[in-house]
Parts: sequence; structure tokens; C-alpha cells
Amino acid sequence: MSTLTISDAGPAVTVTGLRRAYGRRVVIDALDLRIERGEFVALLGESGCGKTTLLRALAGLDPIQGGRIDAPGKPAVVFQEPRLLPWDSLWRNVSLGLPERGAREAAAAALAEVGLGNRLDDWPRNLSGGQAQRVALARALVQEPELLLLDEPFAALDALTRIRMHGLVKELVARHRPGVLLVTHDVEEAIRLADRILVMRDGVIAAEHLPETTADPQRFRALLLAELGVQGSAAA
Ligand SMILES: Nc1ncnc2c1ncn2[C@@H]1O[C@H](COP(=O)(O)OP(=O)(O)OP(=O)(O)O)[C@@H](O)[C@H]1O
Repeated sequence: MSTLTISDAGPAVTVTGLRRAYGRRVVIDALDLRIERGEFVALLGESGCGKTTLLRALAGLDPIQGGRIDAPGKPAVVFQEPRLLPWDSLWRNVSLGLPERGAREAAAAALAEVGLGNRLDDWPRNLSGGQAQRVALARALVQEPELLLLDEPFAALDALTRIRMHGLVKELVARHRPGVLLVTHDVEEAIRLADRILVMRDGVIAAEHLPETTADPQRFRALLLAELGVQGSAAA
């Protein structure tokens, strides 16, 4: 039987029956997930529920103990810390792993997109936390990934910088249209950025929400907080 799916892009990743354990300790079990290209998905969940474990598995950074992860290409990852190489200039950091030919031009274009087009030959030590994180974003986007994995990339930033970064990421994702999985603790951030919000619990996706379709934002926040086990939130 063949099913023809008319889609302008197709999935950025399809996860089926994923199992991830550390030794005998199973953290993720029988997890299914699909993210479309151009779709922004936020992943919430209590501390220690396995969000980073899932992200690392999707990134191909860790082995899995069961199930499948199907992705058309190599995902790009942005972590909480920018992880720039201190001995390399900004353009070299951004173009790491690209073919030498055209690397500087590609890095220049990516740095311009994050507002650092005039800092190509500067060094990581001269950057603020927000600027360093923008370089990390440029380094991810220069790969034109179909799947962009964001592991609390704004958590270490001050509130104002975080809001600016939200705007920038939204704009970049709208332009490049990767599928995005954002791991975050911040309910407001998830609501502001995501097309779809997932709540992880007991090693699986326990709930799924579409913020766009919620009529009452305050109730929606309360519901999410209750799902995250924040006491007293259901009564709000
Ligand atoms: N390398 C490891 N070896 C053994 N256990 C681990 C390892 N990494 C994570 N774990 C365990 O797996 C579980 C899930 O961890 P993970 O970091 O994925 O959670 P998280 O939801 O991302 O947490 P947080 O929100 O606090 O970052 C935790 O109980 C953690 O102790």
C-alpha cells in the first residue's frame, strides 16, 4: 500500500518507540515524536524528566537502546553555553566543519543575520553572553539544518537580552524553516515561541498543546504549570 502525503517539506525528524537508558535506568521509553520542517516545538518537563537526554539522542550525540530516529540530515544544536573555541576568530568558529572554499563568505552571511556582520575577525573573549549565543546560532544556521535543536539556549541570559533573542530566533526560523525542538524550563518562552508545546513525563510525551488555539491564555498557563507539577497552579 502506498500513501501519498502532499507536504511542502516533510518531517525534520520522526522518532518511533525510542528507548534510552543509562545502564539499567530507563529514562525514555517507547517515545514517539514527529517534527515537521518549519515547525517550532517546545519541550517542557520537570527537572530530570529526560529532556536533555532526548535532545542529545536526536542530535546523535548518544547511543539509543531501542526504537528509531529518522531524520533527513544532520541536526544542528545550540546549547545553554555558546561553546565557542577561544583561539579561533568569530568567522572561523561559525564556519567550523564547512569546506574551506566559500567558508568565510558563508560565515559572514550567517553573522550578518544575527547582527554581528561587522565582527568577523573579532574573538570570542570580546563578546557579551548574548552576542556569544548569537554566534552559536549563526554556527548552527550556517549548516542549513533541517532540524535545529535548542537546549535552553536563553537560560543564562538576562531578561532583556532573552526577549531580544526570542525575536531574533523567531525571525531566523521563519526565514530558514528548519524544524525546531526547544528544550526550556520557561513556560512563557514556550508560549511565545512555539507552534506546539510538549510536556514530557515518565519517559514519554505526556501532553501536547497548540498555544495558537487556546482561547484563555491565563488558564492555559495554569494548565501547563499544573502539568509541570507546580503546586497550586491549577486553581489560578
Ligand atoms: N550521563 C548520565 N549518566 C547517568 N544518568 C544520567 C546521565 N545523564 C542524565 N542522567 C539521568 O537521566 C535523567 C534525565 O536527565 P536529563 O538531563 O535528560 O533531564 P532534564 O529533563 O533535561 O533535566 P533538567 O531540566 O534539570 O536539565 C536524570 O535522572 C539524570 O540523573
